[in-house]
Amino acid sequence: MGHLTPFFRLAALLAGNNIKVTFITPSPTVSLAESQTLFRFFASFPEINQKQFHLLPLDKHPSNSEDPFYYHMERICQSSHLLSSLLSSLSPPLSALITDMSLASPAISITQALNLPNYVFFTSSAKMSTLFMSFHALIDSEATTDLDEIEAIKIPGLEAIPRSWIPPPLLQNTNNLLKTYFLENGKKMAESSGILVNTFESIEHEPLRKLNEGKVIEGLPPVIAIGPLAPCEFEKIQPLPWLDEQPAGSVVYVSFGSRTAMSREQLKELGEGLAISGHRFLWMVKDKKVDREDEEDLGQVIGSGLMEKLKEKGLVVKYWLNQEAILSHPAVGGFLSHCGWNSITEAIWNGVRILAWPQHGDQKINADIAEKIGLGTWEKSWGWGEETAVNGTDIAEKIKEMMGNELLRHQAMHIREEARTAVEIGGSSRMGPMELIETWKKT
Ligand SMILES: O=c1ccn([C@@H]2O[C@H](COP(=O)(O)OP(=O)(O)O[C@H]3O[C@H](CO)[C@@H](O)[C@H](O)[C@H]3O)[C@@H](O)[C@H]2O)c(=O)[nH]1
Repeated sequence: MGHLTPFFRLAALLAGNNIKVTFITPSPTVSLAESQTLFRFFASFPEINQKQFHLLPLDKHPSNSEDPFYYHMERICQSSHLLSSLLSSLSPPLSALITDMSLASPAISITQALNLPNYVFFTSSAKMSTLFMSFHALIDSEATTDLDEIEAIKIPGLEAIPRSWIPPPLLQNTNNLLKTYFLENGKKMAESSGILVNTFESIEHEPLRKLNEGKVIEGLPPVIAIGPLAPCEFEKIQPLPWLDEQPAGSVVYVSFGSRTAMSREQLKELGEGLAISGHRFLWMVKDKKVDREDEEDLGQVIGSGLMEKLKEKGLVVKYWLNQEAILSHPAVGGFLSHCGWNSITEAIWNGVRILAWPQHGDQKINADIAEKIGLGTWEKSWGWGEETAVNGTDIAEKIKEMMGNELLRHQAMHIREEARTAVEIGGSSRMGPMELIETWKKT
């Protein structure tokens, strides 16, 4: 969902500007959230053409990853040669393809053969994209023989990224799926026609500037800020009777995105923390990475005693809620978040302050941005999810600090205004997409 959501928002933006959009979705999907959201998306945008990309089966579990989302990514990459005939069969013929960054390498090779412009959409921060696009050079350099020795990664012109913020699989000396994809796709980005990023100038001025000055990697195509992409109307629909009864700004929303499941031990500590904090809260519990496998009820997952305690001040759910409907609700005053990039841009869009608790991947780099721009606080000693179990009392303390921090609340509202200005007519994130649209219309 972290990739699908920004893609359908971009598709909606293009369709709204009289571009004929075909949206290619891999079939089958991994999660129920994906298939249900796609259904609602196509129902809301009948003018957008849906094409299913039927994936080939994989004989056996071929990678060293147990993660169903990585397994799926592998299946998509191994089926990617079939994209060529799918793209050629579309009518009217395509003017351009926009590809997810995790498919940059195979997709760019295909579109080069078809002589078709290929733009890559990077769904995380511009800062993360600097690591993505320069990591292969670091690995190739003769100076880097042992990744255990790396203390920080220095990207030209930018502040160094400390070792502890780098996704741990990238620092393993042995190969793994994330590292292989990171290297292959990151390297291929330079051959794309342009790189679109769901960010905006006032929060990521420096990485955007360095990327476009050729300081990070020479010979990159234009890197175009297009965010924050506005949520679609169908995302705002969600009956929230409990939330409607809470005072303005009083509720802490707790969610770790669409693919992060915490250990049972950590879930219990988090529950205790919420209870001790004394604040109202809306907690979206995830017990399994993939929602289809999330079968046990809340009593089994966090215990009926704790559930009873939590009912006093909060609402705990274990099903998909439209995050946009929650973050835009006046009762929500803070967000305990894993810092998936969409969660950050959605918090910005709605002016909601953040308590950052990065779990994996790009999330520490994103948490740093949230902290630096004054949107949130980040307790770095909590480490990655699963690294150490953070205890409930500490969680409660940090929630109280965030909810009591008026400066953060004001800053979040200020960043919200900047974000909305960026995507208005004449705004810094409006010009790039409009120029592209004009180019495509001419061809
Ligand atoms: O109950 C839920 C949970 C999530 N969401 C939405 O799902 C998306 C989740 O995206 P994100 O916040 O970015 O988190 P992940 O699902 O974890 O996203 C993956 O993709 C992101 C973009 O590349 C990365 O930044 C993350 O680290 C990676 O885990 C957002 O649009 C949320 O609004 C809901 O609507 N309801």
